[in-house]
Amino acid sequence: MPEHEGLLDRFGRRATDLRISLIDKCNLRCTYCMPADGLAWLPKNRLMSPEEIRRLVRIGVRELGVRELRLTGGEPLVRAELVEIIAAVRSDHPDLPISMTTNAVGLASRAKALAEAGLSRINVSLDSIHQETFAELTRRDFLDQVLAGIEAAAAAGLTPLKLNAVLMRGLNDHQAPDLLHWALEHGYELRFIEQMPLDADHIWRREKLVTAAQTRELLSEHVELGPDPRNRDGAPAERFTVRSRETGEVLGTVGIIASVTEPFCSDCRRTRITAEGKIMSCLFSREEFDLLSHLRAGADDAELALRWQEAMWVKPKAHGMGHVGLDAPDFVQPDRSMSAIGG
Ligand SMILES: Nc1nc2c(ncn2[C@@H]2O[C@H](COP(=O)(O)OP(=O)(O)OP(=O)(O)O)[C@@H](O)[C@H]2O)c(=O)[nH]1
Ligand SMILES: C[S@@+](CC[C@H](N)C(=O)[O-])C[C@H]1O[C@@H](n2cnc3c(N)ncnc32)[C@H](O)[C@@H]1O
Ligand code: SF4
Ligand code: SF4
Repeated sequence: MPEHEGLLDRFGRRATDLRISLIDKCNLRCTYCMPADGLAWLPKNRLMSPEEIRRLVRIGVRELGVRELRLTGGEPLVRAELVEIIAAVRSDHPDLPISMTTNAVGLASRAKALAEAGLSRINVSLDSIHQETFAELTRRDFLDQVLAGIEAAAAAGLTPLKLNAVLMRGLNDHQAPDLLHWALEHGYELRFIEQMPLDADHIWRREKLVTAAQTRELLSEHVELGPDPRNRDGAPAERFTVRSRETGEVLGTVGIIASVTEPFCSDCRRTRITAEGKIMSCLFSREEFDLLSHLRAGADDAELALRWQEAMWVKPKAHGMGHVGLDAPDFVQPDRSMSAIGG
């Protein structure tokens, strides 16, 4: 039995932020994540059931110091029992922040039910508000549905509502100021994300990356970015205050998630469970610990907690290795795409 409490690792980091993938399937095919065709889905009997998810969250919160839950995927809205899962977790943990990261396809008709079941807030992936660019990046023509979903989520109180945009050179990078103005006008918190090597096609190239520094430059041609006074507190996004260049008026904030060029691994507080119940201590871990098979074999809560602790103890220092560097010669891209890990 590890002698420490909670989900501690060898480098002194403690994971308190649990990210659970509800399903590996998705109804979009973003170029930086999934292939155009193919990618076999997990059969239903290999997905964690609502009761299994509920039990693991209970162990995380009650035994291991988990303080926040994020539901992700694949696309969590594709999981038929989504409302049931949220309601079950909420009934066990009335005060737990439960958020969801989603592409918002089909959200318009479900936002209210999700909020009523106990979801606290959502983050929506939105790379462009231009129909053609959106369709090119996601390989699906669903922009209208996504915008309707965002509006419904805000109306249902799933706030603060954050937007995630991955910038791709020559595709949507020139639209970054446009997207920012749109987000500010609507009161959403936009974050620009550096693309990581997690795409199924393995086409990521460091030279093509739109870096955080380049994003700041792009935005600074239109607005003034200043430091945000709030404590970052381990969050991946560095926040900036956005002011009008003409009047100096504060328009809102923008975040930049610089996973490649300004990594935040030394302050990482994440523990992940994939849709088929494997613990991934790091997004880029090559070792996966199969918690679900122990659960299905009859392990009790204490044993499952111990396995989880063991998996987290050996969490790599950064980027799945002993050092940071998604462009380092010894970095090995995981076999799984972001959709199959649970982003
Ligand atoms: N390096 C790294 N990047 C991550 C990790 N998890 C998510 N990301 C990136 O951060 C982006 C935003 O993730 P979200 O799921 O919206 O969550 P978040 O920004 O951590 O959470 P909040 O700000 O609390 O809402 C994702 O699109 C990924 O590109 C991680 O564990 N490591
Ligand atoms: C894998 S998705 C899962 C949830 C949902 N389908 C969505 O898109 O929000 C979670 C997040 O990962 C991000 N993502 C996917 N592939 C990425 C990559 N190669 N680099 C950086 N972020 C990536 C997406 O932009 C999204 O914000
Ligand atoms: S980023 Fe999200 S929406 Fe896009 S393909 Fe991956 S899982 Fe689907
Ligand atoms: S790459 Fe790994 S260690 Fe770094 S922030 Fe992401 S999950 Fe944490």
